[in-house]
Amino acid sequence: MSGDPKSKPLAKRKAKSGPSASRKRLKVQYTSADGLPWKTVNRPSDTGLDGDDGILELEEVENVEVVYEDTEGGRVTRFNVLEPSNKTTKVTEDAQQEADVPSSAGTEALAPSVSFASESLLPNWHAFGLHSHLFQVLHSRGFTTPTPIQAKALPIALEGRDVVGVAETGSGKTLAYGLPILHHILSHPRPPRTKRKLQALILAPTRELALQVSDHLSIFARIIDVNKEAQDVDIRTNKGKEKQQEIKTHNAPPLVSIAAVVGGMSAQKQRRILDRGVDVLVATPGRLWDILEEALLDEADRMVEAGHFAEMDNILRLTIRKSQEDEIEPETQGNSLDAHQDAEKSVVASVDALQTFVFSATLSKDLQKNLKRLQKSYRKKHSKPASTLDDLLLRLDFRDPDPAVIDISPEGGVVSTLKQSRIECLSTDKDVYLYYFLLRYPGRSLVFLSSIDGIRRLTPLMELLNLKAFPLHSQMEQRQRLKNLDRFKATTNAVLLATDIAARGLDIPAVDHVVHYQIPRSADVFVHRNGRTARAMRKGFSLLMCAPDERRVVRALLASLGRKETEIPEISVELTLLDKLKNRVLLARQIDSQQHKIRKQHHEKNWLKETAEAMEIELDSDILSESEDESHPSKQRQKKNDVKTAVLKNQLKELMSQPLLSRGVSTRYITSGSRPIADAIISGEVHETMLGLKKSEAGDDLVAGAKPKPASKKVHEEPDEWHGFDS
Ligand SMILES: Nc1ncnc2c1ncn2[C@@H]1O[C@H](COP(=O)(O)OP(=O)(O)OP(=O)(O)O)[C@@H](O)[C@H]1O
Repeated sequence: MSGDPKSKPLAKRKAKSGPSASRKRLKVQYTSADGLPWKTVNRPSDTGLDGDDGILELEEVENVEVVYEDTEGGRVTRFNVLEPSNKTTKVTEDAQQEADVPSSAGTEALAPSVSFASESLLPNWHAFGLHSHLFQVLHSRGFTTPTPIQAKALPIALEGRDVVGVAETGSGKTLAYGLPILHHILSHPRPPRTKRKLQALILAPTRELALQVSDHLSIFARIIDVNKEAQDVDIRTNKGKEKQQEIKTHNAPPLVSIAAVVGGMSAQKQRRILDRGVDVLVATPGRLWDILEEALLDEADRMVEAGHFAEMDNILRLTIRKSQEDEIEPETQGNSLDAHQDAEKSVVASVDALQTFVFSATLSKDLQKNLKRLQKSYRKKHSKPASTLDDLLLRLDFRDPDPAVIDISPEGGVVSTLKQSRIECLSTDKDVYLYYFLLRYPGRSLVFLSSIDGIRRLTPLMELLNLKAFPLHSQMEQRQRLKNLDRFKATTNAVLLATDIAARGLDIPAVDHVVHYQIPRSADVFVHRNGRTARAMRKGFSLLMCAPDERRVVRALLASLGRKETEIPEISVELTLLDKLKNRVLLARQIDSQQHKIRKQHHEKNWLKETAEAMEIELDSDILSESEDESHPSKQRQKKNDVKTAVLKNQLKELMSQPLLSRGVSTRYITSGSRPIADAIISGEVHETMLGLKKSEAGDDLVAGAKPKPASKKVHEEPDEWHGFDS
């Protein structure tokens, strides 16, 4: 049973039956090869089969006997799965990894047999009574103490109750719901030799977040190599991150199989993984829906046959959609239902019991107080799909008569380690202010724009100004999106120009600054955008750029968070330097529009040729010669353009090579008698680009804002005092 290599099969299958097969005991009989317990095999790199050369999976199956039976309807093929002769036969690691048929003891057989001394090694976690494997991973990652939301949510979730958790950005919400899910699965080993059944569905609003959650939980799903583990990892630093990656996971199959189903990646491959059986599925609603819909239409029989019906029913009930709900990517959505947008929601499901978790950094207080009552009145009144997290909560069918609501979010959504600031400027000056900010405060800056066009315009501009800028928006290919995110993570001094697809949940190590180049469209988005910095009690900074026509919206937005615009201090700007930067930006803009013109001309010419070819039309010789004849004016025009661009580029180069001197500093002053500045340069106290200015952090240059009113007595639980991880 092997595929024909010439036809580039999607999967190659190889049955290992052999002469001894018939001596073994019959276990199950299948009528179709598709139902067999196929196992994925690693493609050996030395054969050149490890690329995506048309073969997506290589699979094999063992202990199968193929028998042919003559029936009234003709000859039929049956596949007998036989009991292996030696029950202790070691199943290969890779085969087991994706295996539908596990070793006889199910999940538990693969778990570390030794119990973990959590009382002495993880005293702060011990009382939660998590599965020993989870303790082991927490220890190996250096997660010595649960975060406040974890400490509050875990005991309730582990009791089997539904939890709605609200806590600040970057405070470890993923594990607050992830650990109970993993604990549940690890503690309920599936019966021997059964396929993994979907036990939890986690919905995330964007592809990047779904992949991040799946990666994060996968670390906890794999056996770790205790001998190679790196101890006491400090997750607050990049160094710690590197160390984390050093922690070796064992090559053994995962104890819990976690798969991500997101748009922009091979749907076929994702479907196959699902068919093979996973324990936890992390999905964006759009792709999940596509797969479900297709499964329902095309493979209804198979889904029922495979025993998926109950899960399907559960999923469908959870992903109720009236019309086409695509993946929630803020800049592309219309008024369609976006109820999942704010939440990471996970569900541990069995046929009768369904546990629901909803976690977010933002959730309306009204709802938290009166969830059940509001749900009732909502059901009576509403029939239309709703569009916020609040609506999602109202529509969810919590099985728990009294879901626990834990709110330890800070007042007004402001994380205590976040310094906020604003700049008031004309829309047309935003580029210059942004450039100033990025030069003045080097670091990792995430710049949010509301429009894709804005990103397309700014990216080349930033590049011309020698800044490392990476775009991220929903009209980019998924591969490129992930690549740019990785590049941004890997570069200490870089800019990510993103739409709100990067606003929620992304856990990028050490983002120094968040810049709202265009104002967010809601208070929630403002809180989530800010939450990409100042995570886990690290320092962070955010800058809101506000044009005169945006002020009204900003005021309303802040008012809904119980804050005033004037409470957010302005950042001081060296105006002399700003002027100098203006010239650079103007030149860069001219170059860009020049290049744009050339690109447009090329594009038009190519389009004409290609269209003519496709339509088998002979182009007029005049038109053809226009593009090919050296002496023709259009060629000359192009040459002229090229020259103009080159001149402008030279001018910009020249301008950029001149030092940026702040007021009162002259070149002579630096090079000749100026002891203090020369000393300061050597000692690194002076800003390396903007001479005459002291090196400072953005948070040091704030002009005092109005004092906020003393916070009113909080209606929700006060957070425990938290000083970040490992403090
Ligand atoms: N108990 C812990 N000790 C140390 N680090 C932890 C702990 N729990 C989580 N972390 C780490 O903290 C970081 C932030 O966690 P996570 O992404 O879950 O935050 P979040 O609350 O979901 O944020 P957001 O609201 O932005 O989605 C992650 O890098 C995670 O690995």
